[in-house]
Amino acid sequence: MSEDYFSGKGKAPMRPESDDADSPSGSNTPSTSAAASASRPKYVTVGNGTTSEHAARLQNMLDVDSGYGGSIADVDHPGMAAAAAGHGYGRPQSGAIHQMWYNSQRAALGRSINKVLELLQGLQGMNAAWPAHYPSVQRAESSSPERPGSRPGLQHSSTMGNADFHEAGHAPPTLRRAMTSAEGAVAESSRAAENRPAPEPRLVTPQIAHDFSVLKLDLKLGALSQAELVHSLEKNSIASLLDGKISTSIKHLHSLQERIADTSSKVLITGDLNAGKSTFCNALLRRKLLPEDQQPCTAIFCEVLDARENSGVEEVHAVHKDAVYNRNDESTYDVFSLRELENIVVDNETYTQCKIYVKDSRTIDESLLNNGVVDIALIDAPGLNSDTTKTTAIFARQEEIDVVVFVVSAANHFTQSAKEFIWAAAAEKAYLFIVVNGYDAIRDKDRCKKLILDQISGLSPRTHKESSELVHFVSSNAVPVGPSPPGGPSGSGSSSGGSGGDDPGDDGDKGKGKDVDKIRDFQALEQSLRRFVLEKRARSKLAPARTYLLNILNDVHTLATVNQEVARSELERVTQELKALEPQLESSKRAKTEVSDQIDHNIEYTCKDVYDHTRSELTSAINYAGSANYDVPYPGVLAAFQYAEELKGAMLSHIAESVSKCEDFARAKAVQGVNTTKQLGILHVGDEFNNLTFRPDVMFRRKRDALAREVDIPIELWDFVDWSTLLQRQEKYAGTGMALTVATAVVPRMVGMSTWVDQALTASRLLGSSNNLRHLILPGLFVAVFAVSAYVIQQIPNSLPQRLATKISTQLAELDYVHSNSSRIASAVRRVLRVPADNLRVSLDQSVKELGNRREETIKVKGESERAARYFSRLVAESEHQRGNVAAVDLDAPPPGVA
Ligand SMILES: Nc1nc2c(ncn2[C@@H]2O[C@H](COP(=O)(O)OP(=O)(O)OP(=O)(O)O)[C@@H](O)[C@H]2O)c(=O)[nH]1
Repeated sequence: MSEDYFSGKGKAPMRPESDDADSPSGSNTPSTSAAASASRPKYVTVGNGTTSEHAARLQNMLDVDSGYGGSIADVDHPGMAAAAAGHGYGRPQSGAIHQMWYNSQRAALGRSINKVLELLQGLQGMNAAWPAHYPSVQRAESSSPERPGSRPGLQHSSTMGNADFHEAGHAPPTLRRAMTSAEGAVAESSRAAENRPAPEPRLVTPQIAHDFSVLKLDLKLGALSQAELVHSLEKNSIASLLDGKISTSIKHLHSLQERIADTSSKVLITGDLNAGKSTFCNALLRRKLLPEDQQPCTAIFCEVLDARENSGVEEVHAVHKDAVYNRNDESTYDVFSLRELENIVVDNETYTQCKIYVKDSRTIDESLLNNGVVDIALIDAPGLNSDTTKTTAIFARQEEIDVVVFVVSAANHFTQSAKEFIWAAAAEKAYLFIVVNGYDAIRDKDRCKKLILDQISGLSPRTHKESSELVHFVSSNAVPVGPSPPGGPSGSGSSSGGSGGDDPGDDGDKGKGKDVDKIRDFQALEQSLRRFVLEKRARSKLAPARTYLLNILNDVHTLATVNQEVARSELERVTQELKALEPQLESSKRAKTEVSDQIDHNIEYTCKDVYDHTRSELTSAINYAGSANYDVPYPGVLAAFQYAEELKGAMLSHIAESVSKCEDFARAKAVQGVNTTKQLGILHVGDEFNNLTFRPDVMFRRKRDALAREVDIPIELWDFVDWSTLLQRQEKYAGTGMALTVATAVVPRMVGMSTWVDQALTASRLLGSSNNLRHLILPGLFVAVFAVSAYVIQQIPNSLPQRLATKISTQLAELDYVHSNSSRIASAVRRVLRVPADNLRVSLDQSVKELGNRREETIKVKGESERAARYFSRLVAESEHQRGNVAAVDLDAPPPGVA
């Protein structure tokens, strides 16, 4: 490497502080010494296309600074400021200042990432316990009509300047949480149900939908709009969608963490076939490392790294196809020496990429790889053709590629492949660094420059805007390079092209002068590239993290603000609900006891009434069965049995009729009792008791009832004899001369048949008093029996009803007819009354239970709402604070003390 070529570079002598102070910052014209001005090009800031304060600063740095080599340890801002001010540290090197500035910004963002991770993890936990409300508002038109009992509208206020919930000229919409309240089959009176706020359609305002960037729910189902979908989703679905979004965000923050922690920067050098990419790379390294050839030769991606990253050993690691390179895992690559590089790079199908570790002989001031600030890797890509364009474009899109350097041949301009690549890359990288190589071979340089710049303006307008910094017309082969590795690509040891190839008019001293120009142009390119890589590294590495943090914090803040309000409003609502619920529960419990007592009393009273009534009715019916007139004609002694049967039938029917009447009475009582219970039900439980239907006509219709009513008592011969009357009469005349009585009385009196006993006694007295008549005893007795029989038969119509009534009464008493029917009828009434009573009791019980559950649930919701309100108000404050911290990381601002 010839010193001549670098006479204007290298470490600048330390200059007194006053030099710096004299430099007007903010001026469009860099303050430089005349010599420096002569040897260096004017720089403009990449970003606005005009010379600016920043450009002046850069120019100043280049003038007073030796480059990027820094030995100052990483310190915080105050130290940096002190260093910059020269207090005790001497004049700081701007590269080091940039590095310190970068590190402090990186540390600030790193802290914010950690904090945001914490916030998101907390939010995820809270979202699981208290499904977060996804910001939504009621439709303006549906929130305007006042509804008594409806929840008051919430004012959404954003301290972050988000006018999310305020639309000019509109009242703030009412916010409601999606289905957070405990709803469901709660027992509540119809009035309570009326008081419940009816669900209203709600919308995510376009403003909120727009403001949400990271946590925006990606809902694309059918024809429903995002807002409609959010409202159609159940709260837990929204919560789980949100949970998924938070998880994705956490993952992304981890990758950002890794990215900002990565101190390496990768520069991808790509371009058309044979554009001179390898030559350009070698020129940057000042070493003939990569094979250069007239014909396309680079077939794989060659990443050139500082040998320090490989324990200072220079070698090539050819990475196996489909393997993920790991320097510590030799199974992922094959090791070659540098001189074998050409074999690997040219026409190789075994590998797709290789890592080339080289010692950079240049000083840290000059070297791109070993710049003392950041580990830069150069990647020489295969030339673009229809096969490789896509692969290289994908490669260029990778996050780790910080800078894309596009090498275009000055002679060939942009080919179709080149255009396609630039279009694809432009979508990812706003700026491209364009090297127009082989400029020495162009005769009409101005025309070439114009044509190429015109093409760039169409391909990458932003690059064109910054063309003085980003587009360089150079001749890479004019840069003297060091010797190639032994056995490696041929190199002159001084220059790959030496005099710049076939530059027309290149001869003698004139030619040397032109070479110097070419080298100077290349050095200008190098400086721009260093700036682009090193200074813009903050942007390329930190800007995505900063932007993402701002976005996620914005989302979290919006989410927290909305949920804080929802939680507060819910807390207020459940507190009110609880206030109303407590007395409701108490009265429900009271009502349950009172109603239960009342229905018990009703049942007992009604049943007793029915029993007593039945008992008295049946007793009297049975007792008076014998004395009633049944209109049964006595057909004579010959049909006495038939008469008895009819009479008995009439008596039993009369009794059965009484039973039926008692059943009717019981029916009426049952209806009355059921109605009483129904009224109580309607009063205490609700409309469901209106539907209670009771069919009294179905009562006592069972066969059992019929059997209980009917009894059959057989008629016997003795039923015709009234023994009691007979015996009374017999006793009355005992001890009298029977035979005589019989004798005197038999014939004459027998006809009259006054009383058969009289006659018989008269006959017996006669027999007894006269021996003569003693032989008449037997006929007398016969007569007496006959007389008795005649008497009995004569008395049938008179005595039979009584006899039968007595018999029936006795038999029914034996059957316990009165009691069994009374208790049967009363039991039937009890059964009937129990049905609605039990229903009512169950309903009241259920009502108490449900009110109790609702109270429990409300207490739970209250606790959750309290926690949520506390949590979200903390989150509002923390997200705002963090957002302030991130916003304060100004990646565009110059380091303190440099401006
Ligand atoms: N005149 C002139 N020739 C150059 C310049 N740069 C490179 N070349 C020549 O162009 C040819 C191709 O150069 P390489 O560096 O191999 O090109 P490449 O783009 O790496 O080729 P592939 O990677 O194979 O596509 C070589 O013969 C170089 O000597 C230059 O600036 N001027």
